[in-house]
Amino acid sequence: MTTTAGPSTPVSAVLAATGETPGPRAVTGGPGLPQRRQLVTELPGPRSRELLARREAAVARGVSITFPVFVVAAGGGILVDVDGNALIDLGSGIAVTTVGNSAPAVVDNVIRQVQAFTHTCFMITPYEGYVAVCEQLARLTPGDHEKRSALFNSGAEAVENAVKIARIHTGRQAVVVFDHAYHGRTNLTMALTAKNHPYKNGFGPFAPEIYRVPLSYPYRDGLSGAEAAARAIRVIESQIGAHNVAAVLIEPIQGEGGFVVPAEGFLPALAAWSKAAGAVFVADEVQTGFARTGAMFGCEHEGVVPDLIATAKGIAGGLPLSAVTGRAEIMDSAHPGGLGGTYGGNPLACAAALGAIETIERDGLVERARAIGARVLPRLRAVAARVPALGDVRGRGAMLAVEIVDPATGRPDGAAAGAVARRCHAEGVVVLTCGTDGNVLRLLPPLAIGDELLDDGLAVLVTALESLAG
Ligand SMILES: Cc1ncc(COP(=O)(O)O)c(CNCCCC(=O)O)c1O
Repeated sequence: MTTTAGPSTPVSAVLAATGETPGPRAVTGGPGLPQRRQLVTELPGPRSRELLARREAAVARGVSITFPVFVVAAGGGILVDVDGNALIDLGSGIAVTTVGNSAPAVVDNVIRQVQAFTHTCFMITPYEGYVAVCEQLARLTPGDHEKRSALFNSGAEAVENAVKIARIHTGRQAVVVFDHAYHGRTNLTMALTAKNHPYKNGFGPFAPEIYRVPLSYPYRDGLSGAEAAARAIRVIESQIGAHNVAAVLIEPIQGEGGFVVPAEGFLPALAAWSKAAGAVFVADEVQTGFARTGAMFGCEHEGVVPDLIATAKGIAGGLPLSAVTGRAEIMDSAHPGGLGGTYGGNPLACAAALGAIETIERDGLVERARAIGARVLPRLRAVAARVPALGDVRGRGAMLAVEIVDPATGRPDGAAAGAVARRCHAEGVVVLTCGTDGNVLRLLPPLAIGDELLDDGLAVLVTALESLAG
């Protein structure tokens, strides 16, 4: 039976039609999935194309798609689509499934929790899982000071609340952010985010008292960390006034802005300046957190202890969870009832997070991220040595990037980066781009990926990069 789904089609008929449409039976995800890239149809295949047509008729076009295949199962480093294609995942759903899709400890915890209860709202009748996650965050985040956490749902929500807490703690309003920053898609986080299109264009007016200063971008500015920090601090002190700054908000490695690793010394200098100025130093570790960079948190690479840290993505193995964790005296500046939200720290997401944290530590995924970096970076640098369009290779751990430029001018070449990504997609390898100019290819493999599959995906990427050699 086939059903042309439409607005009036009952969900049961749609589900029945989907189940009966010829195609792979539902397969179980997780690490038991065969870890082998295998294409059995063109991409997208027939069932994905059917679903794309339904998407056109039901989903707002503002929600875009990067790789138009519909997934039915995932695990390790593999995504399986509705047509039976097995793809290599070098994106982890944008740095989320760090422990691997459907990681066993995550699945087991969520099954137990969902069978017990799905939601009570922690602000109404609390539950242990929320407290347990906050205890883990206190243990795992940088610094041995007394900490408190508050849990939310998305990275943007965590960043929004970090700003709220910094403002009420300091009694100040100004928030300092950086060139190329990305912090979310809500009104305040759009104001904090640098890139106009597609994130901000036409969605204003934006929240006030947000000030942008230059970032350390070694490939483009050639400055030392100290020089770049001095430049940023000059702008803060001359254009904002130190005494007006509530928070300095920065990603330890910029994510959507281009996987920019600041020059050594930049972050520590800004943290020291914030302390001296009485401003709250906020690390947005939504993309760098939870083992991604080869440390549990990105700040650790330079020994920076943030006053507040925003986390999300890798925290819960794919379930929506975010957090603000920080110095108790700062976090408790917010009055009772000042923080919260209906779903913040949902019990399923908390159960998932405890499973993800258990997996990270049990499986040594911090070391695995370092090993992935050590395996991939030399190969990317070797390609860059022979392909002039590869302007820069950078990253830490399993957060790696290649910046693509026009060899003749050195200018960012977003079109070339997009072409490389599409060549990888056509071969069944999920590779993402980023950067203010869209010219940065980024690698975010699940840390559960095996070396053989990683090497296969890397070989496809290298071939695509070499196509830029002309
Ligand atoms: C550092 C940093 N802070 C905050 C956020 C926002 O996290 P949310 O969970 O997407 O709200 C991100 C989310 N990055 C991926 C955005 C994808 C997209 O929307 O196109 C981030 O990387």
